[in-house]
Amino acid sequence: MTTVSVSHLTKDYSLRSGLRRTPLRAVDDVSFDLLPRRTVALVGESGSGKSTIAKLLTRLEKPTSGSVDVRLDDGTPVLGSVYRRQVQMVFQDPFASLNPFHSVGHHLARPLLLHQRTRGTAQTHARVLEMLERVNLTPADAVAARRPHELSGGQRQRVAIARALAPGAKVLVADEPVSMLDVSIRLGVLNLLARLQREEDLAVLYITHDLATARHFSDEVLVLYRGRVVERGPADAVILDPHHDYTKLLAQAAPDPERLGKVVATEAATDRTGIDNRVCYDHHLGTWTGADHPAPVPG
Ligand SMILES: Nc1ncnc2c1ncn2[C@@H]1O[C@H](COP(=O)(O)OP(=O)(O)OP(=O)(O)O)[C@@H](O)[C@H]1O
Repeated sequence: MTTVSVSHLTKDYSLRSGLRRTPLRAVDDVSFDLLPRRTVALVGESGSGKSTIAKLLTRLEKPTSGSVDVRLDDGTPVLGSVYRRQVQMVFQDPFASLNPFHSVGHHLARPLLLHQRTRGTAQTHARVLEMLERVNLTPADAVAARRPHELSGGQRQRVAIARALAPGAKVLVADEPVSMLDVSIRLGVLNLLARLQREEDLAVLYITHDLATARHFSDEVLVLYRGRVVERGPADAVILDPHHDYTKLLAQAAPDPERLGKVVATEAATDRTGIDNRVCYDHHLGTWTGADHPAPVPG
């Protein structure tokens, strides 16, 4: 299993205005740990530094100071290509993150081959179908042949999740993974992430504006304000009994957490049966496919 220690992470950018350059501290002395099967939620308003932390974790950016230390159970540091394989990101925009010219199958086969998870066409194709079934995109062979624009937003995000897992991810950085999806399908995608987390022992960083889902899908919440963590603790404590004025403001602006909590709990209970809680009728495939829309009400 894999653990991440983020220690005193700081990132400065330099903003150009005319001939002058103004320094901007986007992330300021942030520390936290990500553990297998645990989720840390990073909440904060736009510009508070959430995505910069995601980029630092996935090595898309280098820190100005501080460190991101990833290790296996026995203390071996995770470096180089193993780091790139194990630390994966799910992006906010499922429309922009998939290449419209390539099939769904290609999107999944590429990381499998690149990270040498499979060998040869037959084994790769079989694994692609298996990955699609795991994210409830069935019939998998028909989905694999499609291009991203032939899928709904929720289905595309499922492909993006499967693609992140394909190389053998152990740490998932989910940057607003459902904020661009229709409200009615968000819980299905979050429940899918929660199930995959249990099955794969994933450590998850869940970046969101949404306090209700942060509460129900995470163990610890970090509240970020202008790059600094201003409040942190167990999810229930931070969101139901906030101490910092900024967290209180965020909580006041959020929809009623008790009401949303009940909705989430119902969805999660259904998910525990092992059958995904949502299905939809796919007119292209001519069949019911998983977990994007509310199940039809009988009668
Ligand atoms: N490459 C960059 N160059 C300069 N400034 C940047 C760069 N990336 C981010 N910033 C600045 O750093 C600050 C933090 O941005 P960041 O994208 O991390 O915030 P965020 O909390 O993720 O916001 P959002 O929720 O809108 O995505 C912002 O002021 C942003 O303008």
